[in-house]
Amino acid sequence: MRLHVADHPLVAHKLSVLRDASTPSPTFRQLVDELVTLLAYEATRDVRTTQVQVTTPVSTTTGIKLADPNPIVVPILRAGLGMLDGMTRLLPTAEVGFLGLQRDEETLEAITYANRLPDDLTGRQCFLLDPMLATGGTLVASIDYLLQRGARDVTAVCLIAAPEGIKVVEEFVGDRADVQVVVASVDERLDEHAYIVPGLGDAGDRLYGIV
Ligand SMILES: O=P(O)(O)OC[C@H]1O[C@H](OP(=O)(O)OP(=O)(O)O)[C@H](O)[C@@H]1O
Ligand SMILES: O=c1cc[nH]c(=O)[nH]1
Ligand SMILES: [Mg+2]
Repeated sequence: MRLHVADHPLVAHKLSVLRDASTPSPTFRQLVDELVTLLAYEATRDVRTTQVQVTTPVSTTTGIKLADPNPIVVPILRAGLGMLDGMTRLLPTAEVGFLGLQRDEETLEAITYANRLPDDLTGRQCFLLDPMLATGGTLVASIDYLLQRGARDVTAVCLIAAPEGIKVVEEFVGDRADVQVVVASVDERLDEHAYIVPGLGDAGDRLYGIV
């Protein structure tokens, strides 16, 4: 598994405002949208392309376009939904699948309540979206759904990750697939309730306000 931490002052600035407990939901949504666009730039560095001939007003030249089949973007509901528009703004021709998982706050097990993915993901580049990688249970389950359908090229775009969760994902992936995790920050640790410290609290609640 490859880990890429986006090292950019604009990312760090926006993330600092996002972390602030006094940042209201509308600003929080806007910042998540802006951050994912910045992270998407890094996350799509290896997106597959093919050559095309382009006729400019002056001459012809060789350009590139996204290779077929186009990538699939999969937000992990709820909180990942806040990252979808920012991602598809950069990848407008991507297809979109959906996974709904909720972490049981007692057992910390990720429970799946929605799964709308193509049956066959062989050869597809897949982008998973979820702002928080805490224990790693949710991301492992989500990567597993993609691998079961034949995907071998998976990039997870997260805002904040805990070192504990990164290790869990790394151990799960091993050498079964090419998995990349792109994050804005790797924080210090998990607290006794498996919340990321310093983190930003519950991303879903801060985006949508419904507990
Ligand atoms: O790494 P983990 O320990 O599995 O935790 C991370 C998950 O927790 C949050 O979702 P949550 O379960 O709160 O659902 P929500 O998006 O509906 O709020 C977050 O968006 C991740 O999906
Ligand atoms: O810190 C955390 C951990 C899990 N889920 C969140 O939304 N935040
Ligand atoms: Mg939540």
